[in-house]
Amino acid sequence: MTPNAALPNPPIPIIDISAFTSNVAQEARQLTAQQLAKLGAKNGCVGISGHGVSSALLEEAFQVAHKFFDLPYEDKMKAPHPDGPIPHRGYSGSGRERAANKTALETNDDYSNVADVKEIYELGSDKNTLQYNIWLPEHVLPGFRDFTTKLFWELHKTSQAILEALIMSLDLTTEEADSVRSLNTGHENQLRLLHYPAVPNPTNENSRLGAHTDWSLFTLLFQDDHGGLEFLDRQTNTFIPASPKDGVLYMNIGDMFQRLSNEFYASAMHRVVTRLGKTAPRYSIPYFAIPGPDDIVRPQPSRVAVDGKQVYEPVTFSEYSMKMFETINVYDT
Ligand SMILES: O=C(O)CCC(=O)C(=O)O
Ligand SMILES: [Fe+2]
Repeated sequence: MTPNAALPNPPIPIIDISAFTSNVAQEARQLTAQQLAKLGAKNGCVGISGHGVSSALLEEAFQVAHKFFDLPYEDKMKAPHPDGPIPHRGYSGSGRERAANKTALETNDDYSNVADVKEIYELGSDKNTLQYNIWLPEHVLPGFRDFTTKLFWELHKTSQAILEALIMSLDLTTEEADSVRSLNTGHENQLRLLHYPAVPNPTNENSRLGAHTDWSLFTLLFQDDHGGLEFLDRQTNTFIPASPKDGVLYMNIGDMFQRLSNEFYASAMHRVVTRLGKTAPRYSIPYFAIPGPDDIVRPQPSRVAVDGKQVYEPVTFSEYSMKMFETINVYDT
């Protein structure tokens, strides 16, 4: 893509959402929600502090991810991601996904055709029978299932707080707010452990994960301190780094929330790169808030009234994802 060099690159804004993770007066929440709309809508991404996920839990999460990916390949393959798109659970090795195939249809990003070099373990709610979990036998990594399940439900709480802030920022009616809330039951959500192996000889910029948008309502992203995650600034048409910062998670809007907000929030284009000289492995932990397969995601009427036009037709998450599988032949949120 052609960068617009005349415009300066603003850093990714950081918003303290403690008003939504603690009991405070409504006015404090309103201020936070207004900030979120003002700073987060255009690019669909913000850093979030005051999110309430303890540093001890996150430290343990990264330790557990290291332990999992350090297992011999044959052990990891005791919980293999199946070949098809459903269930989107279990372990996949490097080069299996090409997130940027999707982007290739939307932009001419340089990384469009690069296979992603990463390994992934994905899990969700044990109550989800369609997207059922694929666990390792307990003796292979004792405690893994219990810990990741606990982490999954902790992050659901965080996603509920963030969704409240998003709902308030859109100024929805009570009925609309309830319908949007009902899209985040937690049982459809997905937790990913991601490991990007060291790159032996990075030449200049190497892709670790091609530019893409997520299909989710929104995504929470925790990362170690190696960096490389970047979001597209739509005004300057350049990618800006989402630098690791203590106590900060990055939240990006996904395609589903872009649709229901009638494009008030943009689905954030993002990628992971490695820079010259940075060869270290990288670990990250995304958590995707996802509607149920038959939930109808529609632009909220009060937004449509403000905008004077409805940008999208209603769609179910399964219709949307099936269309994506057919066009781009990848399975990714
Ligand atoms: O690893 C990261 O920082 C980003 C991961 C991501 O964008 C994804 O899994 O969709
Ligand atoms: Fe993503």
